[in-house]
Amino acid sequence: MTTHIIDGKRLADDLIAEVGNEVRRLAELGVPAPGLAVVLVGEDPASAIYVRNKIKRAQEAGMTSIEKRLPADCTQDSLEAVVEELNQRADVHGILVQLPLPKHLSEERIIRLIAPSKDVDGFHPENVGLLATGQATLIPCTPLGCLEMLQREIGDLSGKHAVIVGRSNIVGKPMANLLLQANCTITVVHSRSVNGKAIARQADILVAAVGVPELVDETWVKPGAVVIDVGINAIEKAGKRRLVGDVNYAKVAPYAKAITPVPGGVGPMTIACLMKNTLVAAQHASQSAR
Ligand SMILES: Nc1nc2c(c(=O)[nH]1)N[C@@H](CN(C=O)c1ccc(C(=O)N[C@@H](CCC(=O)O)C(=O)O)cc1)CN2
Ligand SMILES: [Mg+2]
Repeated sequence: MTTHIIDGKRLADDLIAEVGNEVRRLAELGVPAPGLAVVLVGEDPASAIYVRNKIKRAQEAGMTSIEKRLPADCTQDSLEAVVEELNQRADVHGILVQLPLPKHLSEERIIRLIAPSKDVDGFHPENVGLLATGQATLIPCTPLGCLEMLQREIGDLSGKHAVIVGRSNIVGKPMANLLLQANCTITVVHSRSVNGKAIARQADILVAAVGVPELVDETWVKPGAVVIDVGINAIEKAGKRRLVGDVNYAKVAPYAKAITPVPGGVGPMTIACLMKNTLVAAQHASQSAR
């Protein structure tokens, strides 16, 4: 079987170019550039890289961007004040607070505070509810990127059995809702599932999002399945740091019809979908201002 390696980096570049074209078209009609605000608390090196990439990609798409940094020991009140200020700003259409936050801060309260119309991560309970009822506009970026890749790879997803390994609020749950809307049959496998591996082996589409390095090997995969690897895990092998997914790529790739690599798969699409959501939020704001 020849396996198609899904090139998330190239797809992300294409999507950002499409968003950029739309931003320019709107500018010609007098619509202000979409503005993205990214809030980073603390010094986590990985988070700092993701934030830098988000700002860079926003600029590439012709958007304006604001970065707000707070120290790791900031108070809940000071972080909430920053979000409240961004909620009020007319030039900010999208707000995201980079996760995870330091332990002493409540992610839940911060997410609830972001205006739902500016919640470009799609994490606010209002947006979660809209997604669950098929009315969403701002959809969590990682599952949205996965859906985009699956639709390009397979076309119509109707009737496919999708198994999602992992039930996080950021990926597993919204992924299940999105694929349900695409008319898939959904099974979510998690740490308490009985014989998750046998269930996964029935999947036409297998999405791995558990955060366990290389958990999924070839014994989890039906030959010919499309495998989407959401995991990004830093491990040490032979004294060297490297990134691996939740899928053992070398073992699974020979059996898959198509597979996303790590790095260069889902990650870049997450950031591209953030740009798409920021454009959507700005378009909505300009429509409601008319
Ligand atoms: N507020 C949010 N916080 C977090 C999210 C999110 O969507 N919103 N997701 C992750 C982190 N994340 C984006 O924020 C993210 C992670 C990784 C990548 C990525 O492109 N990774 C590269 C590899 C990068 C490397 O070399 O270290 C890849 O997969 O090719 C993009 C976005 C948690 N927090
Ligand atoms: Mg906390």
